[in-house]
Amino acid sequence: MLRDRLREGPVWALGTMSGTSLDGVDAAMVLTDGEEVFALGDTAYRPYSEAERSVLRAALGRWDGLEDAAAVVEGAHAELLAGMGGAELVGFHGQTTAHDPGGRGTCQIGDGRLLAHALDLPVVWDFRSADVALGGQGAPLAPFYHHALARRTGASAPVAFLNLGGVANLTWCDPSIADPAAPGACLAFDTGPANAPLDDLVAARRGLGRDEDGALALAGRADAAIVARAASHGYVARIPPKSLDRDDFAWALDAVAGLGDEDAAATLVAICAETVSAGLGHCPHPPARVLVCGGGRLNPAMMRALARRVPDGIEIAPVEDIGLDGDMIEAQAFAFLAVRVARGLPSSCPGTTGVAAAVGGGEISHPGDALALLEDRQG
Ligand SMILES: Nc1ncnc2c1ncn2[C@@H]1O[C@H](COP(=O)(O)OP(=O)(O)OP(=O)(O)O)[C@@H](O)[C@H]1O
Ligand SMILES: CC(=O)N[C@H]1[C@@H]2OC[C@@H](O2)[C@@H](O)[C@@H]1O[C@H](C)C(=O)O
Repeated sequence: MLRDRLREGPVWALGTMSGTSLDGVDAAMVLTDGEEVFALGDTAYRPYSEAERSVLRAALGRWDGLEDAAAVVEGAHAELLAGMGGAELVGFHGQTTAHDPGGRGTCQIGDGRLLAHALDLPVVWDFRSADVALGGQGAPLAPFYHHALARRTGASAPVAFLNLGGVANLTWCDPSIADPAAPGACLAFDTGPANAPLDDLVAARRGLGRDEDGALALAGRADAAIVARAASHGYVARIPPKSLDRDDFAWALDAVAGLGDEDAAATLVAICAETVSAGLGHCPHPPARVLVCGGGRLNPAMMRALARRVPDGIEIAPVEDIGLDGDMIEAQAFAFLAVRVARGLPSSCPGTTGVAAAVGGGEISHPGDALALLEDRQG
């Protein structure tokens, strides 16, 4: 029984993330008891094919009629995870198609019951709904894992983690407080856009998936008036907790429509850096160092813009500087959170999502649970 195994000590959990960039599925193994990270294990990645990506792209912003997109997500995860042995539990984030915590809720597609059946393992999924139902933002959820990583490195002073995915999210955490859900241990929120508008710009203008190594942005000059407009957007000044949907800053794309490709890219990069810098102002104390994960850390234009725009005395460094794999932090986070949920520990708290009290979100499905669903689907 999983419950008995979890009582005995740490287990190997397999976490997955299919992020807002729609590039593919990340998977990573973590040996953990949901409180401490004992070891980091194998990782794997499966890109979505062009055809799959266009199905997922069409699903963005939608709350229903998502069967085809869900099948793409379920199929890609089953294929990737089937090749990874040794896990006792899976944390399955799924793919966010729409996020409106103050309104319609939050929507992640991919059915964990089917994955439990395909892998013959218990699967924790639907991590965000319970938090939203209790008045939280449902995001970001990686902060408790960031806190565990900060403790693992032996840090005693506050540490900041910045994820530059489609959207940017910042975690400030105090590793001297053992319980991540305790008051003062974690403050986290989405700062603004990261790669999503830039990816959309180069897709529309150049037919490319991304601004490889920031080549376009490095050749351009940011439009100061547009950057200032983004920095004065109501979201940026709003006191956290707060979270964004992938396309909440899509208006920035319209704002750069009159600029050449290079200047438009440089402007979108500067908007990311400026809104992160403003976000740092919401932290209880300025951190000495911001550890960056997510694909944006591989874009030198973004890293330089950040280094230039954050307040003096704050160093910007990739998480590789402390021996971590910046592509896998989110997948590892959902392995860690799966164990927390299975142990009945919270996965979010007022400081991370604004939920009224610490809550453990997530449904646990076991291999047999899919039988009724499969019979239903077969008609
Ligand atoms: N070499 C590179 N040069 C420029 N940009 C890059 C490079 N490598 C990755 N990226 C950017 O990183 C993005 C992918 O980042 P990541 O996988 O962290 O996002 P995600 O997990 O899908 O998003 P989120 O964290 O918002 O859910 C790509 O879409 C691209 O914009
Ligand atoms: C609703 C949703 O899926 N949000 C994502 C998205 O991508 C980055 C940022 O916005 C963050 O809030 C979150 O993902 C990470 C994994 C999180 O929950 O920590």
